[in-house]
Amino acid sequence: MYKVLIADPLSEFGIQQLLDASDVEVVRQTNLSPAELIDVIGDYDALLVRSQTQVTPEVLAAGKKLKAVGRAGVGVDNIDINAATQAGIPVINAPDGNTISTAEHSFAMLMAVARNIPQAHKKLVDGTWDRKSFQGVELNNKVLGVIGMGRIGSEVAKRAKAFGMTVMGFDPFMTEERAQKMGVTNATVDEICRKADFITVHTPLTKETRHIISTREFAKMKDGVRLINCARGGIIDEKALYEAITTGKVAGAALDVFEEEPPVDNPLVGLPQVVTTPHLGASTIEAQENVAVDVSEEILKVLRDEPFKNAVNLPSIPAHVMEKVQPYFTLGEKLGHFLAQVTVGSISEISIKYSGELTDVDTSPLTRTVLKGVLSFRLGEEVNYVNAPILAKVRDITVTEQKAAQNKGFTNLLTVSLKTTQETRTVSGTRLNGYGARIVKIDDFAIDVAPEGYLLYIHHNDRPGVIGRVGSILGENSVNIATMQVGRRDIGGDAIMMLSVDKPLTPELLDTMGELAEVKSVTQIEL
Ligand SMILES: NC(=O)c1ccc[n+]([C@@H]2O[C@H](COP(=O)([O-])OP(=O)(O)OC[C@H]3O[C@@H](n4cnc5c(N)ncnc54)[C@H](O)[C@@H]3O)[C@@H](O)[C@H]2O)c1
Ligand SMILES: O=C(O)CC[C@@H](O)C(=O)O
Repeated sequence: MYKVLIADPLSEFGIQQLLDASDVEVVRQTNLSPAELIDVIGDYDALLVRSQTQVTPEVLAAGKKLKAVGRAGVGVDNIDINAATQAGIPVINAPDGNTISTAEHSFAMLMAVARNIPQAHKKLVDGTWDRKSFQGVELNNKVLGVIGMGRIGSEVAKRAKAFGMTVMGFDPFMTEERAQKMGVTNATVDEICRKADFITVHTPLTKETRHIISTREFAKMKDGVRLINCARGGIIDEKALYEAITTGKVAGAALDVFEEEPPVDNPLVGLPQVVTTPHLGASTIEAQENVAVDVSEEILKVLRDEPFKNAVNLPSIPAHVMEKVQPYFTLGEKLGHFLAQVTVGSISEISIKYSGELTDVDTSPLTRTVLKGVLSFRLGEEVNYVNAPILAKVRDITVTEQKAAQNKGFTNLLTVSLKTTQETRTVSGTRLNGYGARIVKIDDFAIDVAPEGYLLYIHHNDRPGVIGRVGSILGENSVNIATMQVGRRDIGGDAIMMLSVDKPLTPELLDTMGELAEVKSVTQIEL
């Protein structure tokens, strides 16, 4: 039974699949102090948060059983990603679920600052009918500069165009083709500063984006410009913004996010030209349901050891790549795990060769599965898709990938070799339509075995009677043989036997089998 701690309030509807899962116990404990969280986290397999709970290196270190941290939202600034990666804990976010809500909030803020809606509302509520102080500006024919043309920035741009605005966008990943398709001018921050009437930021907060709008940028802007930040506090330099507003350069700003949240003694809060909301971009029923559904679904996958896609500390896998490589995840991991069990000596190199239809896809996710398979044999549950490459690197294990069109008659073939201080062993596997994953070659021996359950790998001399003796000993010891495969190079030469059995053999029985005439070695493998 997996225990999941929900430490911030999440939508009940959104977490329903966790509540319904028969293998999951959900505990909701919100408003825990940092010390209380550290105290309880050791009992949990997964931690789910929104933006309030700080997931520090101390929390992660205390979470000895943690297999995942889930963030119901996009930004993961409240989670120490480095510490999570070092600990091999995937950090799962929900990048798509609140896009529309945040884009709509950004647009609502843009309109509010254009027409002074909150200020006018407040004055009327306070009893004054003031029609002079709140003259606004139209959006029609105005220029909007969007810095960060990702999910939210693009949605804001779309809405601005519907309002008759000209949109200039800056994003290091926006191609000219995409800009044209969206009807947006591809511009630099400098060009946006010089030409825009409104500027909205939609980047993450990084070293590069921190204070991307500061004194120098304000100086270049048109008089009367208005700024919107519904992304992260700190993208716009708050001190410089205050200065630019109070000197009259900037006509107004709309802020949903702040350098310190909640803002303490922040002079921007309360300035008559500034519209503020307390980080409400994603605060809609729909967004909260979406992000909780998305993150719950992914957390379940991590807990159940199924492939997952939204880990921020794993390279993201585009859907079209995922579709091609996902069917091979189990095969890759099993081939790695198989080799780790048959190989003697300490591993110095893991080589992976992709052939056939695997040559034309990004196979790096698959390489992670192979590494996980190899390393988990010795390192156990500490290894996962996130930390497998790091764990190989710190152990000075060289990992090489190769692609070869030649595929020995298989439509797809995955070949893994382990080089150790004592030997190099190789196994190849494929996925056969209708039969799933198969091991088709071990070293030089052609074979056909499903990589699952308990397997006995016997290396022997090809002599009459060996197979019978092996079968008899297993029978006498009540070990049922499910399948048996034999491979050899030449008649009377070196041969292998691969048996799948219904239960594991005791060490004594393995020794007895190893002592049989013509048997060179017996290795028990569990896949
Ligand atoms: N206010 C809220 O409640 C709320 C809700 C959701 C998201 N957010 C925040 O909004 C921001 C955008 O979220 P998103 O889902 O659109 O993310 P996204 O990853 O889809 O888009 C971010 C874009 O910023 C671009 N970018 C990165 N560095 C840049 C730079 N130096 N200059 C220009 N562009 C740069 C990236 O290329 C990317 O396209 C994030 O900071 C996120 O945390 C806030
Ligand atoms: O949980 C929230 O409301 C914050 C959401 C937002 O900042 C995000 O990054 O997804």
